[in-house]
Amino acid sequence: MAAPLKLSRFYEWGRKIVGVGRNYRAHCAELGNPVPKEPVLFLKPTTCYLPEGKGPTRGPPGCTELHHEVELGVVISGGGRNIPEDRAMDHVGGYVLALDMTARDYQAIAKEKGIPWTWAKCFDTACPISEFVPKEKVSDPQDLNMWLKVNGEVRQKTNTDDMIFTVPYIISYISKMMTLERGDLILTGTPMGVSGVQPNDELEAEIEGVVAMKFTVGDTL
Ligand SMILES: CC(=O)CC(=O)C(=O)O
Ligand SMILES: [Mg+2]
Repeated sequence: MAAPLKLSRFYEWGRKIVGVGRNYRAHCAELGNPVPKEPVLFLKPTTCYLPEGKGPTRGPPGCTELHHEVELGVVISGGGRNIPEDRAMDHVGGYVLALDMTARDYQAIAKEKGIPWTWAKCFDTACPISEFVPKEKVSDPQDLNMWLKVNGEVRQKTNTDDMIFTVPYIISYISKMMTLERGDLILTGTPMGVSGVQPNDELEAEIEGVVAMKFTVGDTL
């Protein structure tokens, strides 16, 4: 009989990655975007996954502006549709520290043309992730200190209390239109400080007291 699928290896299951954009007040301010009234959602394919230790993150062909976006990732343990906000945390199995790597040059073109962000967000290696953190190790996902350094210099630093939409609100909101499944990952948005990286840069990130990870940047795909 096949071994049961371990939630800690959710990234091998082929479930979806749902990204939330513009979910930090300070990040909206830095990009000059209005604070959204509802979560801004997009999808990344699971071919984006890059577990720590499996090589460098790389931009899509021709990318000249690859940006880091450090984010709290929420791993779904129990699926559902129309999940009420006050039951949403029952559907969380754990967390990862994640990077929503973004080709900002391609995103700017997509925004200008009014077309989807696919080329900007969905390239192979666009979702580096840390080891899985079981839910019990995080007492409050809205009170985590999180940072990212590039070559030792702090670029992003926040507390997750700056999120506009909380983890339970996001789960409930997504599940109104899309069935959430065990093994799905939700990227909850990036704080202020996104910036460009170059081949051979070293990225280091941490949720203080919870989990840390390191990646390097490679050449474009
Ligand atoms: C503008 C973006 O790339 C939105 C996004 O992913 C975010 O985290 O904010
Ligand atoms: Mg993002």
